[in-house]
Amino acid sequence: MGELIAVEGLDGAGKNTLVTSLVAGWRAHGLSVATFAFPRYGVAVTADIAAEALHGEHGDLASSAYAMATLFALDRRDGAAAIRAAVASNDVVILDRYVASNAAYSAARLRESIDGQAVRWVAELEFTRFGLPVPDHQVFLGVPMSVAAERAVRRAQGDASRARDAYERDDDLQSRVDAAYRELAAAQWFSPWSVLDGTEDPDRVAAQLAGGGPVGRISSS
Ligand SMILES: Nc1ncnc2c1ncn2[C@@H]1O[C@H](COP(=O)(O)OP(=O)(O)O)[C@@H](O)[C@H]1O
Ligand SMILES: Cc1cn([C@H]2C[C@H](O)[C@@H](COP(=O)(O)OP(=O)(O)O)O2)c(=O)[nH]c1=O
Repeated sequence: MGELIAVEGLDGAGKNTLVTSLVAGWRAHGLSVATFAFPRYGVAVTADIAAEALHGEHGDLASSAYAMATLFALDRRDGAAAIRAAVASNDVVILDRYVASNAAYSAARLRESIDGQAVRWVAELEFTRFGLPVPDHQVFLGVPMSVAAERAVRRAQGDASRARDAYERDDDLQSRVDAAYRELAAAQWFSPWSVLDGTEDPDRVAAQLAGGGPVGRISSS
Protein backbone atom coordinates (compact mmCIF):
# COMPACT_ATOMS: atom_id res chain seq x y z
CA MET A 1 0.00 0.00 0.00
CA GLY A 2 1.35 3.40 -0.97
CA GLU A 3 1.21 6.67 0.88
CA LEU A 4 -1.66 9.01 -0.14
CA ILE A 5 -0.64 12.67 0.01
CA ALA A 6 -2.77 15.71 -0.81
CA VAL A 7 -1.27 19.10 -1.67
CA GLU A 8 -3.47 22.10 -0.93
CA GLY A 9 -3.18 25.86 -1.29
CA LEU A 10 -4.52 29.02 -2.89
CA ASP A 11 -4.90 29.42 -6.64
CA GLY A 12 -1.39 30.25 -7.88
CA ALA A 13 0.36 29.07 -4.69
CA GLY A 14 2.57 26.72 -6.72
CA LYS A 15 0.87 23.35 -6.05
CA ASN A 16 1.39 22.03 -9.56
CA THR A 17 5.05 23.11 -9.52
CA LEU A 18 5.61 21.46 -6.11
CA VAL A 19 3.93 18.20 -7.18
CA THR A 20 6.08 18.07 -10.34
CA SER A 21 9.25 18.57 -8.31
CA LEU A 22 8.27 15.99 -5.66
CA VAL A 23 7.38 13.40 -8.30
CA ALA A 24 10.72 13.90 -10.10
CA GLY A 25 12.60 13.54 -6.80
CA TRP A 26 10.76 10.38 -5.73
CA ARG A 27 11.11 8.76 -9.16
CA ALA A 28 14.82 9.55 -9.12
CA HIS A 29 14.93 7.54 -5.88
CA GLY A 30 13.30 4.60 -7.69
CA LEU A 31 9.84 5.00 -6.16
CA SER A 32 6.70 4.41 -8.17
CA VAL A 33 4.47 7.48 -8.07
CA ALA A 34 0.97 8.22 -9.38
CA THR A 35 -0.61 11.67 -9.50
CA PHE A 36 -4.11 13.06 -9.82
CA ALA A 37 -5.12 16.70 -10.12
CA PHE A 38 -8.56 17.88 -9.10
CA PRO A 39 -10.71 19.26 -10.67
CA ARG A 40 -10.22 16.66 -13.46
CA TYR A 41 -11.03 18.93 -16.40
CA GLY A 42 -11.84 17.06 -19.61
CA VAL A 43 -12.27 13.82 -17.63
CA ALA A 44 -15.24 14.48 -15.33
CA VAL A 45 -18.16 16.44 -16.73
CA THR A 46 -18.94 17.74 -13.22
CA ALA A 47 -15.47 19.36 -13.10
CA ASP A 48 -16.02 21.02 -16.48
CA ILE A 49 -19.44 22.33 -15.42
CA ALA A 50 -17.96 23.73 -12.19
CA ALA A 51 -15.22 25.57 -14.12
CA GLU A 52 -17.75 26.89 -16.64
CA ALA A 53 -19.92 28.15 -13.78
CA LEU A 54 -16.90 29.97 -12.28
CA HIS A 55 -16.44 31.63 -15.69
CA GLY A 56 -20.02 32.94 -15.75
CA GLU A 57 -21.97 30.13 -17.41
CA HIS A 58 -24.90 28.03 -16.13
CA GLY A 59 -27.06 30.83 -14.70
CA ASP A 60 -26.88 31.14 -10.93
CA LEU A 61 -25.13 27.81 -10.33
CA ALA A 62 -21.92 29.40 -9.01
CA SER A 63 -23.89 31.46 -6.49
CA SER A 64 -24.41 28.35 -4.34
CA ALA A 65 -21.37 27.23 -2.33
CA TYR A 66 -23.02 23.87 -1.68
CA ALA A 67 -23.88 23.30 -5.36
CA MET A 68 -20.29 24.07 -6.42
CA ALA A 69 -18.85 21.84 -3.71
CA THR A 70 -21.19 19.01 -4.74
CA LEU A 71 -19.89 19.20 -8.33
CA PHE A 72 -16.26 19.07 -7.15
CA ALA A 73 -17.11 16.21 -4.78
CA LEU A 74 -18.83 14.19 -7.56
CA ASP A 75 -15.65 14.54 -9.64
CA ARG A 76 -13.68 12.91 -6.79
CA ARG A 77 -16.34 10.24 -6.23
CA ASP A 78 -15.98 9.31 -9.89
CA GLY A 79 -12.21 9.10 -9.46
CA ALA A 80 -12.20 7.19 -6.16
CA ALA A 81 -11.71 3.72 -7.65
CA ALA A 82 -8.73 4.93 -9.71
CA ILE A 83 -7.15 6.53 -6.61
CA ARG A 84 -7.62 3.32 -4.62
CA ALA A 85 -6.10 1.24 -7.44
CA ALA A 86 -3.15 3.66 -7.65
CA VAL A 87 -2.55 3.46 -3.89
CA ALA A 88 -2.57 -0.34 -4.11
CA SER A 89 0.06 -0.43 -6.86
CA ASN A 90 2.40 2.53 -6.14
CA ASP A 91 4.73 3.71 -3.37
CA VAL A 92 3.22 7.20 -3.38
CA VAL A 93 0.05 8.75 -4.75
CA ILE A 94 0.07 12.52 -4.75
CA LEU A 95 -3.04 14.62 -5.27
CA ASP A 96 -3.03 18.25 -6.48
CA ARG A 97 -6.09 19.43 -4.51
CA TYR A 98 -8.46 17.02 -2.74
CA VAL A 99 -11.29 17.06 -0.20
CA ALA A 100 -9.74 19.85 1.90
CA SER A 101 -10.14 22.21 -1.10
CA ASN A 102 -13.90 21.82 -0.75
CA ALA A 103 -13.63 22.31 3.03
CA ALA A 104 -11.53 25.48 2.78
CA TYR A 105 -13.36 27.12 -0.15
CA SER A 106 -16.84 26.28 1.21
CA ALA A 107 -16.07 27.58 4.71
CA ALA A 108 -14.50 30.70 3.18
CA ARG A 109 -17.44 31.35 0.87
CA LEU A 110 -19.92 30.97 3.73
CA ARG A 111 -17.72 32.93 6.19
CA GLU A 112 -17.72 29.99 8.59
CA SER A 113 -14.92 28.65 10.74
CA ILE A 114 -13.77 25.09 10.14
CA ASP A 115 -15.93 24.04 13.10
CA GLY A 116 -18.99 25.16 11.15
CA GLN A 117 -21.61 23.26 9.21
CA ALA A 118 -19.95 23.42 5.77
CA VAL A 119 -16.73 21.64 6.76
CA ARG A 120 -18.70 18.95 8.61
CA TRP A 121 -20.92 18.52 5.54
CA VAL A 122 -17.93 18.16 3.19
CA ALA A 123 -16.37 15.45 5.39
CA GLU A 124 -19.67 13.60 5.73
CA LEU A 125 -20.40 13.76 1.98
CA GLU A 126 -16.95 12.88 0.68
CA PHE A 127 -15.31 10.64 3.28
CA THR A 128 -18.42 8.96 4.73
CA ARG A 129 -21.07 8.89 2.01
CA PHE A 130 -18.79 8.71 -1.06
CA GLY A 131 -16.16 6.62 0.76
CA LEU A 132 -13.20 8.61 -0.57
CA PRO A 133 -9.88 7.48 0.93
CA VAL A 134 -8.63 9.73 3.73
CA PRO A 135 -5.14 11.03 2.88
CA ASP A 136 -2.21 9.80 5.02
CA HIS A 137 -0.72 13.26 4.89
CA GLN A 138 -1.85 16.73 3.78
CA VAL A 139 0.41 19.58 2.74
CA PHE A 140 -0.58 23.25 2.82
CA LEU A 141 1.57 25.34 0.52
CA GLY A 142 1.36 28.79 2.07
CA VAL A 143 2.16 32.02 0.24
CA PRO A 144 1.14 35.59 0.99
CA MET A 145 -2.04 36.32 -0.91
CA SER A 146 -0.31 38.98 -2.99
CA VAL A 147 2.19 36.38 -4.27
CA ALA A 148 -0.54 33.87 -5.19
CA ALA A 149 -2.58 36.60 -6.91
CA GLU A 150 0.41 37.86 -8.89
CA ARG A 151 1.30 34.32 -10.03
CA ALA A 152 -2.32 33.65 -11.07
CA VAL A 153 -2.42 36.91 -13.04
CA ARG A 154 0.92 36.14 -14.73
CA ARG A 155 -0.25 32.63 -15.60
CA ALA A 156 -3.53 34.00 -17.05
CA GLN A 157 -1.57 36.50 -19.17
CA GLY A 158 0.69 33.77 -20.55
CA ASP A 159 -2.06 31.23 -21.25
CA ALA A 160 -5.52 32.25 -22.48
CA SER A 161 -6.97 28.91 -21.28
CA ARG A 162 -5.99 29.86 -17.69
CA ALA A 163 -8.09 33.08 -17.49
CA ARG A 164 -8.79 33.80 -13.83
CA ASP A 165 -12.14 32.49 -12.60
CA ALA A 166 -14.60 34.08 -10.14
CA TYR A 167 -12.76 32.62 -7.11
CA GLU A 168 -9.34 33.77 -8.35
CA ARG A 169 -10.54 37.33 -8.98
CA ASP A 170 -11.97 37.64 -5.45
CA ASP A 171 -9.13 38.78 -3.13
CA ASP A 172 -11.34 38.76 -0.02
CA LEU A 173 -12.36 35.17 -0.72
CA GLN A 174 -8.72 34.12 -1.27
CA SER A 175 -7.77 35.65 2.06
CA ARG A 176 -10.54 33.73 3.85
CA VAL A 177 -9.50 30.53 2.03
CA ASP A 178 -5.95 31.06 3.29
CA ALA A 179 -7.26 31.45 6.86
CA ALA A 180 -9.44 28.34 6.51
CA TYR A 181 -6.51 26.25 5.27
CA ARG A 182 -4.35 27.43 8.17
CA GLU A 183 -7.14 26.41 10.57
CA LEU A 184 -7.45 22.99 8.91
CA ALA A 185 -3.67 22.49 9.15
CA ALA A 186 -3.58 23.62 12.79
CA ALA A 187 -6.41 21.21 13.63
CA GLN A 188 -4.66 18.38 11.69
CA TRP A 189 -7.96 17.86 9.89
CA PHE A 190 -8.29 14.11 9.17
CA SER A 191 -4.52 13.53 8.96
CA PRO A 192 -1.16 15.09 9.83
CA TRP A 193 -0.51 18.33 7.89
CA SER A 194 2.73 20.03 6.88
CA VAL A 195 2.75 23.78 6.24
CA LEU A 196 5.32 24.79 3.61
CA ASP A 197 6.63 28.21 2.62
CA GLY A 198 5.75 28.54 -1.07
CA THR A 199 7.74 31.74 -1.54
CA GLU A 200 11.01 29.81 -1.66
CA ASP A 201 12.59 28.49 -4.83
CA PRO A 202 10.49 25.49 -6.10
CA ASP A 203 13.17 22.85 -5.37
CA ARG A 204 13.73 24.25 -1.88
CA VAL A 205 9.97 24.09 -1.29
CA ALA A 206 10.06 20.37 -2.12
CA ALA A 207 13.12 19.93 0.12
CA GLN A 208 11.17 21.42 3.06
CA LEU A 209 9.34 18.10 3.26
CA ALA A 210 12.52 16.14 3.88
CA GLY A 211 13.61 15.43 7.42
CA GLY A 212 10.48 14.33 9.23
CA GLY A 213 6.98 12.94 9.05
CA PRO A 214 5.64 10.42 6.56
CA VAL A 215 6.38 12.64 3.56
CA GLY A 216 9.92 13.22 4.76
CA ARG A 217 10.50 9.49 5.12
CA ILE A 218 9.39 9.02 1.52
CA SER A 219 11.51 11.96 0.34
CA SER A 220 14.64 10.60 1.93
CA SER A 221 14.14 6.91 1.17
N1 LIG B 1 8.26 28.48 -5.60
C1 LIG B 1 7.98 29.27 -6.65
N2 LIG B 1 8.67 30.39 -6.87
C2 LIG B 1 8.38 31.18 -7.94
N3 LIG B 1 7.40 30.95 -8.83
C3 LIG B 1 6.67 29.84 -8.66
C4 LIG B 1 6.91 28.93 -7.55
N4 LIG B 1 6.02 27.92 -7.64
C5 LIG B 1 5.26 28.19 -8.73
N5 LIG B 1 5.66 29.32 -9.34
C6 LIG B 1 5.04 29.92 -10.55
O1 LIG B 1 3.76 30.40 -10.14
C7 LIG B 1 2.75 30.10 -11.14
C8 LIG B 1 1.65 29.25 -10.48
O2 LIG B 1 2.20 27.98 -10.13
P1 LIG B 1 1.33 26.65 -10.16
O3 LIG B 1 2.25 25.56 -9.73
O4 LIG B 1 0.64 26.51 -11.47
O5 LIG B 1 0.26 26.98 -9.01
P2 LIG B 1 -1.08 26.25 -8.56
O6 LIG B 1 -1.00 24.85 -9.11
O7 LIG B 1 -1.03 26.30 -7.07
O8 LIG B 1 -2.21 27.07 -9.10
C9 LIG B 1 3.48 29.40 -12.27
O9 LIG B 1 3.74 30.35 -13.28
C10 LIG B 1 4.77 28.87 -11.63
O10 LIG B 1 5.81 28.80 -12.56
C1 LIG C 1 -10.88 20.70 -6.45
C2 LIG C 1 -11.64 21.85 -5.87
C3 LIG C 1 -11.43 23.14 -6.32
N1 LIG C 1 -12.14 24.16 -5.80
C4 LIG C 1 -11.92 25.52 -6.32
C5 LIG C 1 -10.50 26.04 -6.20
C6 LIG C 1 -10.30 26.91 -7.40
O1 LIG C 1 -10.61 28.26 -7.06
C7 LIG C 1 -11.32 26.42 -8.41
C8 LIG C 1 -10.70 25.75 -9.61
O2 LIG C 1 -9.69 24.83 -9.23
P1 LIG C 1 -8.17 25.03 -9.67
O3 LIG C 1 -7.35 23.98 -9.08
O4 LIG C 1 -7.74 26.40 -9.35
O5 LIG C 1 -8.24 24.86 -11.19
P2 LIG C 1 -7.63 25.79 -12.34
O6 LIG C 1 -6.81 26.90 -11.74
O7 LIG C 1 -6.80 24.83 -13.07
O8 LIG C 1 -8.85 26.30 -13.04
O9 LIG C 1 -12.17 25.50 -7.73
C9 LIG C 1 -13.08 23.96 -4.81
O10 LIG C 1 -13.71 24.91 -4.32
N2 LIG C 1 -13.29 22.70 -4.35
C10 LIG C 1 -12.61 21.63 -4.84
O11 LIG C 1 -12.84 20.48 -4.39
